[in-house]
Amino acid sequence: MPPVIEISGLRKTYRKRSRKPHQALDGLDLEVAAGQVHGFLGPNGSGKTTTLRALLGLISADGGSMKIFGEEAPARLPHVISRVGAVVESPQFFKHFSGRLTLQLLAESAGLAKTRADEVLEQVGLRDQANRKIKGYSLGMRQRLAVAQALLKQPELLILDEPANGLDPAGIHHMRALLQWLAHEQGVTVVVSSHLLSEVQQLCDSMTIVSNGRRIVDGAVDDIIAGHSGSLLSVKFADPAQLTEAKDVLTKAEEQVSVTAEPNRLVVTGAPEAAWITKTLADSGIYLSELITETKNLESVFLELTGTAPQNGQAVQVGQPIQTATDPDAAGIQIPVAAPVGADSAEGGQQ
Ligand SMILES: Nc1ncnc2c1ncn2[C@@H]1O[C@H](COP(=O)(O)OP(=O)(O)OP(=O)(O)O)[C@@H](O)[C@H]1O
Repeated sequence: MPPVIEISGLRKTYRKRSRKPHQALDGLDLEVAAGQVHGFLGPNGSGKTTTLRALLGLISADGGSMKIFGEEAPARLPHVISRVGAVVESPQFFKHFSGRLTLQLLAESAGLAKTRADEVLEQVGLRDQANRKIKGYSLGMRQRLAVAQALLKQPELLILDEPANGLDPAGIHHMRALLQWLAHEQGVTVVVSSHLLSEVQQLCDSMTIVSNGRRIVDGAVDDIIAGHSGSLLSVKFADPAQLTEAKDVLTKAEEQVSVTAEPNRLVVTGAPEAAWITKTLADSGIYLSELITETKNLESVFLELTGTAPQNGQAVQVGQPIQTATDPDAAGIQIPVAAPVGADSAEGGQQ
């Protein structure tokens, strides 16, 4: 089955008379397969909303190609838009109408049965608030109403920009269950952009991570995390004075290995295996006191891949140019691993 969304080489530069042109998308690629929840992740200002707006014909792109259900966008959008539900920009509702009346009017204007309004209100958990005026809705309730609006026409593709925005923990749980049910039981393809990495890890089947208007990585969530795990080893010594010598030994022994010295440990990436470290150091008469493989979560993988982990205590600034691990221009540049990692003694801890 062809991908539901295919974006290739998308470019967009915002131009304003008073300001320098700003390149928001720099050849971005995105592919989303049918029937799954796909996460669209990236740091602030990395181009997620711009991509979704361009895909939906809300802004024009400068270059690249986009397809939805195999149809060129934006040229063929009128032929497929009835199959797409989206919440990309905060929808404006008439505040003096109730949620139910709003959805009933929208259903009617789209030629749908009025009863659809109650079905979607139930689905997003707003049944008991349906008769309240929208001006009394909280941010999370408005977010649910927006999703309800997107669900009215039973879309085959649902695109949501930050769906968890404003939701309380129960609301996030509810939204996750709803989106997974739509994808896995109803065959709807769901695309969500989000900053909540733990949420994406729980919610999504696959994801695309973007940075500076370009795709950095895509694939199944589990594969991406697994593909970037396991090679990070924390090495400690009874005498911290040995750190410098041990770092030298490891760096010289194997070109691929990257070693970062922290005050009380070495962080090693790219080692062939944990036992290699033990042996290499022992061969030089250095004995370690602790060797731990640290598994990464999505947050640490994200920070590493997008280069947005704070380094030396300094926050990376929004829009600051970074060179990513997969940047072809960044050959030889190691992204320092300063990401929070969940320590886990997968290799057995002390050796
Ligand atoms: N209308 C606009 N005019 C000028 N620049 C814009 C406009 N909209 C977005 N940008 C810029 O384009 C870049 C990408 O913005 P975009 O909103 O697509 O990022 P994002 O990944 O959705 O960010 P966030 O996660 O913060 O919502 C940012 O640098 C932003 O400042």
